[in-house]
Amino acid sequence: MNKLEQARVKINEIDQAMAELFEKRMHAVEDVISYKQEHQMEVLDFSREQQVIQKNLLHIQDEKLRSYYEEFITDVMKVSRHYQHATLIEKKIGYQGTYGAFSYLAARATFPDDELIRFKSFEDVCKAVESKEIRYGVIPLENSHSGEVGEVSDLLYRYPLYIVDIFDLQVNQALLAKEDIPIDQITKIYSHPQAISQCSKFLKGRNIEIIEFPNTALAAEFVSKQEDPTIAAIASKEAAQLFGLKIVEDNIQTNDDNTTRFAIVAKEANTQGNHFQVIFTLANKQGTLAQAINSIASRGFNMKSIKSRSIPQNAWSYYFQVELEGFYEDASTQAMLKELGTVCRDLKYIGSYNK
Ligand SMILES: O=C(O)C(=O)C[C@]1(C(=O)O)C=C[C@@H](O)C=C1
Repeated sequence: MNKLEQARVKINEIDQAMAELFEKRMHAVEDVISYKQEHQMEVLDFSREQQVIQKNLLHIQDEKLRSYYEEFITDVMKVSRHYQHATLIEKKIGYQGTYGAFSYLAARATFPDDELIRFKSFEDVCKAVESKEIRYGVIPLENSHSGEVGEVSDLLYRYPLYIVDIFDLQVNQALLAKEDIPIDQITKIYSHPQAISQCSKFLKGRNIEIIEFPNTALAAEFVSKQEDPTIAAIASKEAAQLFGLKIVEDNIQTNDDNTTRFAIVAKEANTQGNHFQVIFTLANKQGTLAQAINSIASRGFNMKSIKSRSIPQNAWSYYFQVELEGFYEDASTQAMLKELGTVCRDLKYIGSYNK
């Protein structure tokens, strides 16, 4: 063995030992992450990093290596911070609205152990996913009664995000009050206008004052903070638990099939699942939509839905959002999309999921 080979054998041994130590160090860092998350502490702790550097420099005996060691241990902690940030993002899920509202319930049901972060608007949720501030966003796609959430479709058109799963939340309304009193003793009911209209049959003929509130969870929270036991809120029964209220009457909605479908959106595409969606735009010429639909139908794809909406900031132009039955990665799907692409002006894949 020449000198180079001998040195490399030594380096190999040291690297192996360092790899084992690196793994051990990162596993210790995992405990730091969960502690910091629990106590809402920042990842960067500058004074701790200074301590680590100074304390370990004392172990360096070769004077000329001190500055290199400082650089090395600084980098180790930088990697540790990257790992901490990435792990924290993994556990961050965004939703729009209020704690306890239906979006919150959908996010909690899909990610029972993760940190839920509230955003003011659907767009803020999408921005946070795009900038990797959070891992997933949970946003409503459509409701079985009131139809699509147009703003969310527009965001899927505009943002480079993908639907990676869907979740159907059954919207059940309950009458909640501080005490389990008979309904005829209730004097006022607070709730969102949509929830009130969903319970019109239950409310009909009752001599109760109805007061509109920005959303059902806020109404439940408001009732929980008042002294009056005769006031009630219409909200989910889960809100009763979250705000310490009693369920006076459950399932008071007129229709039992009121479901909101939520999309779980991510920055990385998921291509697995028996359904997928695309968005396309067409040249404003005779027959282009028929051609597009024909490229889908002639290849035997079942179109589950097609929605047309005007393109944001582009007057009198429209995009089409289509849900198709099939597997995105199948050769037959790729061939169909290739043909569709030749007919469309733009064609964008927006995700797959199982249904
Ligand atoms: O001790 C901490 O607080 C850590 O987060 C660990 C660690 C490290 O890897 O040593 C990483 C980031 C901090 O800035 C300080 C130190």
